[in-house]
Amino acid sequence: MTKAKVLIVDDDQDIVTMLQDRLDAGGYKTLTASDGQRGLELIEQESPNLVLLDLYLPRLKGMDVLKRMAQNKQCEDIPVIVMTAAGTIPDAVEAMRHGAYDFLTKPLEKDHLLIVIQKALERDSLKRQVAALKSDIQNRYATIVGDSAKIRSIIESAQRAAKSDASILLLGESGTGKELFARSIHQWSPRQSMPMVVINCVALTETLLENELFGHERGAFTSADRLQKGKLEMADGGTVFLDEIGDMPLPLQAKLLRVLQDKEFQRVGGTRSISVNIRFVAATNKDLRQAVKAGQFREDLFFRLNVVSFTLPPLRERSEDIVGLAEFFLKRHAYEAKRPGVMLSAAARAALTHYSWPGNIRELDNVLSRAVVLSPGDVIEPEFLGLSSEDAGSMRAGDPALPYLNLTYHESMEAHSAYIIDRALEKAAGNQTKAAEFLDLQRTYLARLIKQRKATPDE
Ligand SMILES: Nc1ncnc2c1ncn2[C@@H]1O[C@H](COP(=O)(O)OP(=O)(O)OP(=O)(O)O)[C@@H](O)[C@H]1O
Repeated sequence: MTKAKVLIVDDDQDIVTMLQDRLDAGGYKTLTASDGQRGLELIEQESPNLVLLDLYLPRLKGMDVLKRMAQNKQCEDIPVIVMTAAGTIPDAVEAMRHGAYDFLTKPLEKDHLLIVIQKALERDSLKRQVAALKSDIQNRYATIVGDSAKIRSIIESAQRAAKSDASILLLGESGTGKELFARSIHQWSPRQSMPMVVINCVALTETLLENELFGHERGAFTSADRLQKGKLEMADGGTVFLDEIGDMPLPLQAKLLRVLQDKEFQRVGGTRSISVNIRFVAATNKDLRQAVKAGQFREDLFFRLNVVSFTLPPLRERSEDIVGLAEFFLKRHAYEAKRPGVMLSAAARAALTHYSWPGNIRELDNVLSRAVVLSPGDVIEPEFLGLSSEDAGSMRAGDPALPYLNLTYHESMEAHSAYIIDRALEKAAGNQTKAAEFLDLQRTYLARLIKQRKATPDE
């Protein structure tokens, strides 16, 4: 590992020598400056990992060095530890107001010095990691591929709506990009630096969902041996995304309504009201108006959630976007599979464009993911897309027409399971309940399988 570079800025040569000795012995590389002006020059030229800064310096005072650093993007994040005599602690506190990370009082105590430096560097490294992860997530969700007039106009309106705190309801078939839009709305909103919390309303039992939303107090039930905060509390200041809201049980709908109306709730087993500042985005592939009529969804909650709503079109209604999306997924999967040269043949593009995509963009993503794994050559031909319904007849284990023999057991099982689910969804015109019936599965189990497939390429 490269040594961290520490700049010592002090006009007292004895202190500089003592610090240099200690830091060299502690495994650091040192640079030194004996006045503020020179210190600032070295900060700008050498970008040290950390600065030890005396406050009383000739040419430019320590406090001014800090102020100048704060104005320079290149060095505003470099951690600075100021050194001061015991009698001048108010100055050190003032320095921390101007961005110093910590202060040390002279005479410097060796172990303390090294610990403070180590902690400052650790914090700096964590800050960088968080920033890198954040930009990774932002990039992943910043890309909404699509040039069709339909999707462009939804993006524009959603960007406008994102600026307000209005609740947003996202409608559309499964796999049309509702979650992607929910994440983008959070990113476009003034809340983007706060958390976005996702709650899947279908995957859990009513009790577990209640617990997940509201948390519980210690002793709320037998196994509740400590207080646990719920996701609404964790999202305070940010956005809550309620996925599959149409599947939320009625009693919980009433409790959620209260949060939307009063911005407060109680933890399970609690009596104290907890206030939260949350923006809600909800999504469903159900017809909520129909669910209201059928008494399965509260009308008052529907109105609260439906302040602004967007219906994401099925992929078959925006076929001009198919090739662009396919290229986008191909690039991602080719990179992950370390097959950078893979491309689609003209016939494969045509097959993709003519297919009806009952599983929408998620299905397209899965088709490309599978094709990258299965295609023996760099040019993907239509047979590796597994799209036509004739193929369904030949999908028998051991059939030599199937290219599974190149795969491991788990890859084959996954590819086959994805194939079966896609075919069932196709037969059921995208309706998960019907598809589950065809497959003789519980609908919630099928939903989980679909979610798992959705999660895999992202991990
Ligand atoms: N316009 C788009 N550009 C790029 N990727 C997209 C786009 N729309 C959707 N995707 C990707 O397709 C997959 C499915 O999208 P998403 O999970 O947002 O759909 P959904 O409507 O929430 O599905 P479900 O109702 O089943 O939860 C995700 O991997 C998502 O990133």
